[in-house]
Amino acid sequence: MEGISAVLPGLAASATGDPSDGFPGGQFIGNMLASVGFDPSLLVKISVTITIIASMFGFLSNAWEGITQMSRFFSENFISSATIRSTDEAYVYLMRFLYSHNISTDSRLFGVTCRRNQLNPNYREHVRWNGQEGETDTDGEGFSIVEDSLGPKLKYNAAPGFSHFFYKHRLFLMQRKLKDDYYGFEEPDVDLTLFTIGRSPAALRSLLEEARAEYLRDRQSNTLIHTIVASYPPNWSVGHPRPPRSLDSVIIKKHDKDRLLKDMREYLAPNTVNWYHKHGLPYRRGYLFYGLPGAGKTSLTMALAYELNLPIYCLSLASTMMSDDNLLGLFARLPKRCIVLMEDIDSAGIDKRPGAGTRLYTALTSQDDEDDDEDAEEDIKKREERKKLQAFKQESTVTLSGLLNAIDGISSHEGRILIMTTNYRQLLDEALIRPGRVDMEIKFDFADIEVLEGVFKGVYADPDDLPDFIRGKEKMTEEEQLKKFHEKLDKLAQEFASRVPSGKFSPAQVQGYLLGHKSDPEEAMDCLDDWLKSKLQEIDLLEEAEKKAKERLDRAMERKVKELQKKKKERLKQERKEREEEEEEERQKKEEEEKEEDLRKGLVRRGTS
Ligand SMILES: Nc1ncnc2c1ncn2[C@@H]1O[C@H](COP(=O)(O)OP(=O)(O)OP(=O)(O)O)[C@@H](O)[C@H]1O
Repeated sequence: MEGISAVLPGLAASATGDPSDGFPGGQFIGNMLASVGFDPSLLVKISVTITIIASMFGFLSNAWEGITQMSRFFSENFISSATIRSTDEAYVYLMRFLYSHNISTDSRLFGVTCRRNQLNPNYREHVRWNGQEGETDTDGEGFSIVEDSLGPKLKYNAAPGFSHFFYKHRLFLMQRKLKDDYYGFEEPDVDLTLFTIGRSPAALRSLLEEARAEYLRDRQSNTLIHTIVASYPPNWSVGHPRPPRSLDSVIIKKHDKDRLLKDMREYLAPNTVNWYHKHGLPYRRGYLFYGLPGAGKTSLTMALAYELNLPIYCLSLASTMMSDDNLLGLFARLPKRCIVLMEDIDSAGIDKRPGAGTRLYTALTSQDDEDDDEDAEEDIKKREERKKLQAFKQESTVTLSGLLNAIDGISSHEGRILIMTTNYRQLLDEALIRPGRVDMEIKFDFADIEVLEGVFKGVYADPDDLPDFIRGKEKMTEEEQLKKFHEKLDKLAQEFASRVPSGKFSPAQVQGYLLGHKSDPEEAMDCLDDWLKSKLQEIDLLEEAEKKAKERLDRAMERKVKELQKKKKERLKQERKEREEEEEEERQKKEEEEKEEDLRKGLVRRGTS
């Protein structure tokens, strides 16, 4: 009780029943607590415990503070670190490097997914790096196929948190932190920090430099394709490597290929930029590839990119992500030397009215019906063709002025090569393809004899694919075998080109047929007549249907033209009538004025006489 008195005299006195001791009211409170069966001494024990815990906490927090300060001192003086954001290309350098050097992590924190993320090369690098051992098959892009016979495989990637690895006998720690905005987008947006022991950042730098050099060297043997990432605002992805396509494998007229390549080489030559600037010209070059679908427009772009060692930046104006501002931003973020590929440029159906936004084709199909009677025929034709296409198009909000501004406005990017492709050149606005915006046009057409021969040779170019193509080769040297192979292939190719009618098939159609017999060119020749027969029948039917459709269109056009001409006639008649009425009114008015004048003069004369 002594202890209690010392701590809480009022309560203690109350508890002992001595009213002279304690604080006023203490006895009352003591009685109250006693009446509910609560031992007041318990309060004292609780107070003592709290005091002890508080002092321990104070001690620990001081100790923690000390540890934090020590660790800060340690990390500031003995640890170097580098931070990379996953949207940066340097992140891919590093991931690729770790993967290709089999630098493994024993991280027990990992994320799992069975989704194949096409959009996301960074993520894919993680999957590769984090040990999908045994996946020797590739998907044509050099990356492992993510499916087996059961379905999509599980993929393990480094989860946010710490992991470690050794490189050149040195310990590196890697921390990955998810950014807050990750969940909104496709990309796993993380901050990656690499740590290593040592005051000097040299070890980190050398690791990153090595990773960069290796990546860029590697890249030269591939073509990098950048697409648009669904972020806000849209940005370029870090680039998907695609296997190279050689220029020889794209068969177009030799003359076209030569002049195109010459023009591009000249443009990219080191001194050309100075020449442009000296002449006050913006350093830009644009090309239009137009014509038949499946005739090699995309393939040629890929081959040129590989030949000239340039990355490709693909833009689709039909994307719903696209607006004038976004387009401008994307152009501004292009690297110095690259190819910008705008495929199917006609699909943008650009609205010419400034500020209208693009309601694809709707504006073009509905507007100005009556005013354009000067070029009525031309306009109707265009409108009808657009209407036919309308069903297949999406909406974008790019306007023509926005597009022109991005391509060659004041603030527009310099140094790029712009390649626009379209299957419908006739639908493009003249402003878009005027010289200066499009400096060279290449037409892609049905396969002629040169293309047919080239496509045939292209499909069967590799002797290793055709071990039984030449007979009796055992007795020949390797050189002789190769010579014989090419002689036989050339002969077959010529025969093939002479049997397939020129100007009837697209190169893609021909290639499609040959791929059905890819391991036996002779079989392809044997089956050729049957294929031609069925295809030519199809073509005849199609041509017949097209002819009918064209006749219908012509008739509709004729009707429309007549209607417009009738309207114009009526309008002219109306105008003439109005003019005549006005003239009549004018004449009457003048007559009345003259009469009045005569009358006035008569009165004046009479007055004076
Ligand atoms: N001229 C050609 N030379 C070699 N291969 C060709 C040629 N044209 C088409 N091909 C083959 O046909 C396929 C389709 O070609 P590609 O995508 O380049 O055509 P495209 O003109 O871009 O078609 P689209 O206008 O429909 O986009 C590819 O596999 C390509 O290899």
